[in-house]
Amino acid sequence: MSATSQSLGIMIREARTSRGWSQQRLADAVGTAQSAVHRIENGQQNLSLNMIGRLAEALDMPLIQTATAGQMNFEIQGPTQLSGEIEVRTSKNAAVALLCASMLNRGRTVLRGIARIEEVDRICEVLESLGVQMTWTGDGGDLELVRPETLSWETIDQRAARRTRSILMFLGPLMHDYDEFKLPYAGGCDLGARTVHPHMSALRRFGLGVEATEGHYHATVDRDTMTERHVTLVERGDTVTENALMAAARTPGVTVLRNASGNYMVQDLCFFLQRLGVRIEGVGTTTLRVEGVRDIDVDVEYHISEDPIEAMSLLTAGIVTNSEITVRRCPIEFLEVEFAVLEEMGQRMTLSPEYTSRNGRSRLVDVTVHPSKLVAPLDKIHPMPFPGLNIDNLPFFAVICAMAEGQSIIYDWVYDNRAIHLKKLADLGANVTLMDAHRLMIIGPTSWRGRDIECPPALRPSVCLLLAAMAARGTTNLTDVYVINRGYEDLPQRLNKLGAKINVFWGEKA
Ligand SMILES: CC(=O)N[C@H]1[C@@H](OP(=O)(O)OP(=O)(O)OC[C@H]2O[C@@H](n3ccc(=O)[nH]c3=O)[C@H](O)[C@@H]2O)O[C@H](CO)[C@@H](O)[C@@H]1O
Ligand SMILES: C=C(OP(=O)(O)O)C(=O)O
Repeated sequence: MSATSQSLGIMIREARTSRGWSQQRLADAVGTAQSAVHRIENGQQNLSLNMIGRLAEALDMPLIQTATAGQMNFEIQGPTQLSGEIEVRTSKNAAVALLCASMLNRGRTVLRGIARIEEVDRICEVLESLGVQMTWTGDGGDLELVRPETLSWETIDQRAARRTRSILMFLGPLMHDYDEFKLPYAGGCDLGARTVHPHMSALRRFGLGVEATEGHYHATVDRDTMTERHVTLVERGDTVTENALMAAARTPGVTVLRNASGNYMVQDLCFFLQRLGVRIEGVGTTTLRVEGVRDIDVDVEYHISEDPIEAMSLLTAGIVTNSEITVRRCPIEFLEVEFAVLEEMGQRMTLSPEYTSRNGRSRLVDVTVHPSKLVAPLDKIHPMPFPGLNIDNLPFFAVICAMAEGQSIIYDWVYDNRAIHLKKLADLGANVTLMDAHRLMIIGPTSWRGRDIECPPALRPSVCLLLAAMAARGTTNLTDVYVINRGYEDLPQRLNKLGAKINVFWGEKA
């Protein structure tokens, strides 16, 4: 128990009791469990920065509010050598899909182990604005959701909705309740134009028409009574597959989805829907056969699976700092191509025997990376839909290639703007050339050096900068890290436990 958490605990207890609040009331206000508040007040709980901010706001504690005002930034001292073990947490992308899917269920949904990240907070704000009741339990890691009889889309939290692309996944669930509704345009990372057309094209087959005007999607539903429908997705996208699954889940009859994504978040959604009584065949493949049911009213608990993208990020932390670390609970099915490429580059890794995730389905391993002498891969590295190298893991290969002897080519055919953001690795000393909007040439090895950088408006490239900064000589101030907190929970604190030196500070936007 540290002196800081003890003093903070005392301040929080005093602020709470002076307001005449019970521990439960404070827990409800900040989205955690009463037992967690009890431990916080006794200095027995490590507090995330996000939680400190929420406590300060709920209790109106000006000193702490001032200290945590403005944008969050990281000061990173390097170079660091890491050691020890770290666990992979559950994924952002499955969390947002399952939060949306909870609207399909009239019973009580409990999502276990849900990541406490900004993106989850935004979707929760939107759900709450529609009238969904939410209770955090299990020390704040489990979320119970109960939807109202009628979801009130008219009162939607516009600001929260516009900060995430996942708002698109409200279309599939809401179409079962309304013949007409409106949603704000989707937001998210700036990775270039991200089309919504595949969503519209798929949902049209369920009778949903969407017109995009004045910053909103106007949706109208014209249900049919077909007993079987075949839907071929025009793109093998993750969220479009999820939207079509949520449309099919409560459309009576059989839907056959072709060109579906078999990616990790889609699999998690399928497992969840199966627990709700929806029969789905072909999970993990490109053809899904769904038997929809008109109403779902089931009390269900589901444990979200581990995030393969966080696993790759943590492994990259070990590789870029030339350290030996063990990353526990890596979902191996979604990392196999990544590991094959790493092996070809000379990365030494040890894998434990497989064990099963808490969702009872995904296969996990513990992976130890050992300091290695890397060489550039012979061919370009490019992503592919599952079971290829994951597009969200591609940016980490830019950092890894910068550690390797020779010339590597990273080919991001998927996003128009993500490779451009990785050019910022040059600020930290990497020899990176943007050949065109989709291709990067990297010549290594790199002698990283610290520098002040503002996060680009893209999650994975920003995390790449953080990881490279840990290997860099000197100090890096990485500013405006909201984009990192969108997808990672307490990353500085967790990396510091391995020996990193990352200090969090707040400041005004420039
Ligand atoms: C909340 C969530 O789950 N987000 C993930 C999801 O976003 P999401 O499913 O929203 O991804 P998009 O639909 O934006 O697709 C990403 C890009 O890939 C292109 N594309 C996709 C499939 C295809 O067959 N052909 C094609 O060209 C799209 O046009 C787009 O430019 O999938 C992306 C791609 O795995 C991931 O980066 C995101 O982290
Ligand atoms: C691009 C990503 O997410 P989103 O679809 O939420 O923008 C990501 O997770 O890297």
